[in-house]
Amino acid sequence: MIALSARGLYKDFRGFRATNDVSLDVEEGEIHAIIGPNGAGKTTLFNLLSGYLKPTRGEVRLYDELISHLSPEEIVRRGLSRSFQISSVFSSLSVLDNVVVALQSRSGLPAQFWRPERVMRQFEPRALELLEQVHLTGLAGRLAADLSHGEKRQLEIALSLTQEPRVLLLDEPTSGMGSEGVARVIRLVREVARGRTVVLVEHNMSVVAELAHRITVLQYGSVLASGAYEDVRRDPRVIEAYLGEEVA
Ligand SMILES: Nc1ncnc2c1ncn2[C@@H]1O[C@H](COP(=O)(O)OP(=O)(O)OP(=O)(O)O)[C@@H](O)[C@H]1O
Repeated sequence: MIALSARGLYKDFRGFRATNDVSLDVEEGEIHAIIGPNGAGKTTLFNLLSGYLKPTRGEVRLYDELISHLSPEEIVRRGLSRSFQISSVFSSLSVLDNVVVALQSRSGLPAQFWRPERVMRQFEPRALELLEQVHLTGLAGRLAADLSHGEKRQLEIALSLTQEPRVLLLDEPTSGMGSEGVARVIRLVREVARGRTVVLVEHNMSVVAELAHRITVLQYGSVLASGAYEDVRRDPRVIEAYLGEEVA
């Protein structure tokens, strides 16, 4: 079953074509990596898939339902959630309260920080479950500002999971991390991918090699190659354009 698909996507910015006839199928349950050199159009494609940009032409479907005309919030409600390269964490709140606030805003109750404690506390058990999933239980009481970079990424994944997504988009989940953090995120992505479809933009090729079932390589806004990691990494056009000796 195809969880997420794009057909003939184009995005033009004042005459500059950042996305050029991109078609893509992501199967349910797979981890799909989108890679490509700087400026290849990865972020633009992510924005198109998650509704933050509207395509100039083409369409995006989530489980066969057309979503490319919907707002990001409506797309989230249909089961596609996305983490950002730029942190969406509230630094002045504790780790636990970040997740509580995210659960509260998903519940449809208006986001009010002066909401009575007892209303907020009803979200705590679920928040603690999510923190356990991302291995942050021990840091629940810590101020988010005091988390390490890697821990913040773990918290961001927990925030995305509050939406109970069927499809999760992760924007460079290992960016700026040391090898220990990278190994932790690889494990975590594998765990959250159980029973879920994951699409990630990732620069670190060893992360892609470890995680991705299939990859799509972008170049100048177009799909250069797409398929199983093992096949794509041997594609001479891909080696020439991007991968080089790193994985060849
Ligand atoms: N809002 C915009 N207006 C004009 N040009 C844009 C806009 N957004 C992106 N671009 C251009 O589109 C191209 C693709 O950018 P994009 O950020 O999608 O690439 P990327 O593959 O994510 O790059 P990186 O790996 O550096 O993050 C770039 O040339 C960029 O300058």
